Amino acid sequence: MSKKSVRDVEVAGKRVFVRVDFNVPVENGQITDDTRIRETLPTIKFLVEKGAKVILASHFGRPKGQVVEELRLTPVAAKLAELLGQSVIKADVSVGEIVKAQVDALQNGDVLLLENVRFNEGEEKNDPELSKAFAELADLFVNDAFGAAHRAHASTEGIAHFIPAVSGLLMEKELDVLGKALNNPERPFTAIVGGSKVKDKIAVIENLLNIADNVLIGGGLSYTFLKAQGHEIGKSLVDNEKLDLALSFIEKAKEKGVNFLIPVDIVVADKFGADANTQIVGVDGIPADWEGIDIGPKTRELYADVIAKSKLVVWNGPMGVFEIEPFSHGTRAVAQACATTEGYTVIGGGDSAAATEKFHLADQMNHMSTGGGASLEFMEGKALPGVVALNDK
Ligand SMILES: Nc1ncnc2c1ncn2[C@@H]1O[C@H](COP(=O)(O)OP(=O)(O)O)[C@@H](O)[C@H]1O
Ligand SMILES: O=C(OP(=O)(O)O)[C@H](O)COP(=O)(O)O
Repeated sequence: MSKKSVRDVEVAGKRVFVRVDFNVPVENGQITDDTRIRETLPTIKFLVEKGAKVILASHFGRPKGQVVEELRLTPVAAKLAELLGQSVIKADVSVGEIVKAQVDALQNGDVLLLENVRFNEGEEKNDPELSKAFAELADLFVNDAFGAAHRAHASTEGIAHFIPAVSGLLMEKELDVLGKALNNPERPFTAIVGGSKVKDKIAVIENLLNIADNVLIGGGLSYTFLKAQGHEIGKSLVDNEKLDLALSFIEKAKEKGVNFLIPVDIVVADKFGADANTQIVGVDGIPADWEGIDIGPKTRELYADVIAKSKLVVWNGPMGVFEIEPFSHGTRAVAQACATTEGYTVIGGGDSAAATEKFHLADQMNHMSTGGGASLEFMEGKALPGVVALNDK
């Protein structure tokens, strides 16, 4: 059922509690990627222009209910003010009398950023008392934190039980794009799954077999499939508990007529580092004490060809250890193929997005999702609690 959005409600003069995902990467106090902040600007500007009193709330890192000085949102407030082109009032806490007074002082169009909501013990416990305290600050709840929509926390889910609750424009865009991609996909639809989180990704592959025409496997996931087929994989990453499941996916793909591709050649290394010795081998040639670290040139070509012919491509997880240059060619080839295909491309997952940025190809993709875990859970077909709690249209 579709959810009400911020466009469907009256916001002028209202106090609006907007949950955003400002969980951005920071090194030495500097924000190294401000994508998640930039992506919320349409919602914030929409509310400012309509004359709402905007109260922003976000988590930042995992402080586990304690105040952690390095996890204050102060650098985020400065970055937001710069990107928004207007001043942002920064609160030192996220609930209580001081915040109430700050909210009472807001004029229409003002923006207040609350402190990290995870400094409160009740946030991750979805404590109704905390949800109520957040709700008392506002007349309306807007959830724009797609990246945290898979979390049922006080500021993402609990608050929606106390005041009217609608989606923000980023949330709406993410759900629309991912929903269209998965519910009524343009065909051929190619799903590319790589990375190292074998357990997490296996569940996604199962759902993809029901909807995709081509499933391309790469990265650390590949070796569980190769081993399941009886190949020697040396010291490569593997999940020995998922071998039977992996084999059943290959069978299921055959039954369903899904073109399920596993690497046909591999870059192997004798150790994990830029100074490793490497070789390109076939799937039966992995030496016992070497590990698979990237897809090989034949696989790159094969995958690029499938991507070029696709109408829709959803990519989650790098093809190899792209952070180390000699092992980045597979991921680069897939990113390049996604950048040049005429099909619609959706990139989900922090590392695939980071790789795409690194290769300066991000602006050639159709949709870079702001959610890693959230987009995966969505692709698995799971309901996202932060969305379920919003008011239906
Ligand atoms: N063959 C491999 N062996 C070990 N690690 C790999 C391999 N291929 C890719 N990786 C690693 O997987 C990580 C990304 O995995 P993951 O978190 O599952 O992806 P994402 O964040 O895109 O969902 C990267 O750090 C990459 O170096
Ligand atoms: O960065 C996030 O996760 P992601 O890297 O899976 O997208 C989200 O902000 C959620 O954070 P959490 O996994 O600490 O709940």
